[in-house]
Amino acid sequence: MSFLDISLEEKQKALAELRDVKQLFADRGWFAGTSGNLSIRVGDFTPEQFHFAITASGKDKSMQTPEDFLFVDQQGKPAETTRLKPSAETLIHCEIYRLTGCGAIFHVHTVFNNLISEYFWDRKSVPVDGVELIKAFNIWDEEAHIDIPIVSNYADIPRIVPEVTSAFNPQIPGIILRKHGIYAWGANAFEAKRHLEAFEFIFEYVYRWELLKRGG
Ligand SMILES: CSCCC(=O)C(=O)COP(=O)(O)O
Ligand SMILES: [Zn+2]
Repeated sequence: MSFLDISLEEKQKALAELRDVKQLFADRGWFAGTSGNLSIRVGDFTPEQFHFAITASGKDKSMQTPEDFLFVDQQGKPAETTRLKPSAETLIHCEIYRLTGCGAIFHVHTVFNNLISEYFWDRKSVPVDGVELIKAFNIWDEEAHIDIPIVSNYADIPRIVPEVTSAFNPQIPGIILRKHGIYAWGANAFEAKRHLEAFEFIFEYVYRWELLKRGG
């Protein structure tokens, strides 16, 4: 499906959803210093061809302007004529869509996701035991154990892509970049938001539990 075949209505719906999520996360302080990026996929999906709307690079994401988003293709190239630059991390979105066929991907930098990524860097994953919010990932086992993958944070984004490919676990809808932030995804914006919120809750819980175990 070419970008032109995707209805205007679907494109506008994606942009409206991105605007709402961006405002909500901004109000939570989740876009410190222009960090973070958000995307929603539109149109049909094959791993070889897809399109998505993504935040423009370097913007103050706590502000709403007419130039906050643009549409790109599966290679991260603008799908329309625009002077906007897609997020510097667009290739990570491309790879997550390619691997999952998901509908939305949200990336935020928080103090807890940064701290926890460094604390567990040696094991390349954050272990989580029996926290109720694991159910937000549709994992319903009692006292479930999960490992949330952590990958390197290279300055050269294309170098991160194969790490995402290797670390990807279809059961866990998120990947942490070391001392950088979390990428969470879902079938749609509602699910990606639920997953992101669950990850952030879990990171704070694990961080505080580690402190408590040390008598802190
Ligand atoms: C200022 S934070 C460094 C870049 C980053 O990690 C990020 O999430 C925002 O980059 P973008 O190009 O999407 O604005
Ligand atoms: Zn980032």
